[in-house]
Amino acid sequence: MSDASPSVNDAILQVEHLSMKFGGLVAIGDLSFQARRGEITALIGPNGAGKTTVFNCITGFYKPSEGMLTLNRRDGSSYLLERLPNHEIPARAKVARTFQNIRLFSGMTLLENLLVAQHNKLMKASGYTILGLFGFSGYRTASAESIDLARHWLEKADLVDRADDPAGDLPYGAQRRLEIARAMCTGPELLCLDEPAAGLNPKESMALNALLMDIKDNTGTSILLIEHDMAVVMQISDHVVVLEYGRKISDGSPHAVRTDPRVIAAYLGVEDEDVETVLIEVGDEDVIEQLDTGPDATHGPGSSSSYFAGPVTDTVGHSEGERVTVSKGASKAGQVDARSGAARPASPAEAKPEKPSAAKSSTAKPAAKAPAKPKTPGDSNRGGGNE
Ligand SMILES: Nc1ncnc2c1ncn2[C@@H]1O[C@H](COP(=O)(O)OP(=O)(O)OP(=O)(O)O)[C@@H](O)[C@H]1O
Repeated sequence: MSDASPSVNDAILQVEHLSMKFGGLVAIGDLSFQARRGEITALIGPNGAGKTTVFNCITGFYKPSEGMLTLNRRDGSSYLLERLPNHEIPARAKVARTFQNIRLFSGMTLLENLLVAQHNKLMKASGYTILGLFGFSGYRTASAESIDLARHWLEKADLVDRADDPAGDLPYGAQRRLEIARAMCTGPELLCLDEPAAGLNPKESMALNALLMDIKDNTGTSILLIEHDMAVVMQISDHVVVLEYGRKISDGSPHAVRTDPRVIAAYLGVEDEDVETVLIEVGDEDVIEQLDTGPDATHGPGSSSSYFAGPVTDTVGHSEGERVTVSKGASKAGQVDARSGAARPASPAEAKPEKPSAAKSSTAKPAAKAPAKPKTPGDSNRGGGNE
């Protein structure tokens, strides 16, 4: 893994100046980042930061208000995802995704779920005719290959013993792995996983990590991951991009991001002026060292820094008297109007409408601007959420 900026050829996905507006609400504002080929890139940030919206733009559920999303395939072809019809994104650009809420065919067996995922390939082999289903040798070959591929991914996901059980009978963690296996049956070059570890116990999280590392090491499929479970993010990611209020606030290696005061402030949900106090409470040596030495310039935000309250600047350091300060330029929620004393939202994310409670996991995840809790982003933090 290298911290150097990837060249265009290294990037399987280039997100350039992406903006997504819902009426007056700017869910994503001028976001740029790259996901490198063959790596696991994590997209993290507090609730409402815009992570799922980025996924929805990449996978065609939303058409971006502005920006370019370029998918560079291994064969040298490139696709502008924002211009492709939805159904062509998996078929031509080879992008697959999973959702925050499990979307298996719960009444179908595990094997059937994986065969359904290969429906397009099978229909093509049939020549799209009923006669083709019975007559074409090509169909029989494709059918046998589909079963082999399904079996392969059931083994990889450690689910082959339950191949004939209904998917709905599986434990939660196994259903998550089955979803990933199903996505892999489509032969993706980019696999987008929306909170795959949400609601998993530690043993299930370890099995998930093993599956994702296996995919990374042995298939050449690149992974883009939204995850609130920092144990998963820190263990398996090569590269982490942090969003807050739809803007990139940090971008770099897991270690660089974990010790970035802007990220800590965003996750702790504190105002800039309170960061010093909370970091001292945290007592994390890495963080304190980072504050002592100043930020790593190679990991600062790019041109996509927060704009809601001005640019986030690299002004973390000691002032006279050994006070540790963080720039007041950082984007923060709930700023108080000095004149009226009334709280006002600092960003559109604060206007996030309530989402259906059924879509929320029962496990807590870091709420943007929640009361300060002394935890670094490197600590495990259970996810759940919406889509
Ligand atoms: N279809 C929509 N219509 C209106 N607003 C939306 C829509 N989709 C997302 N938003 C808003 O965009 C912002 C970003 O939401 P998004 O779900 O992308 O955040 P997130 O980082 O994925 O959050 P979480 O971690 O809670 O899943 C929120 O304010 C959300 O309410």
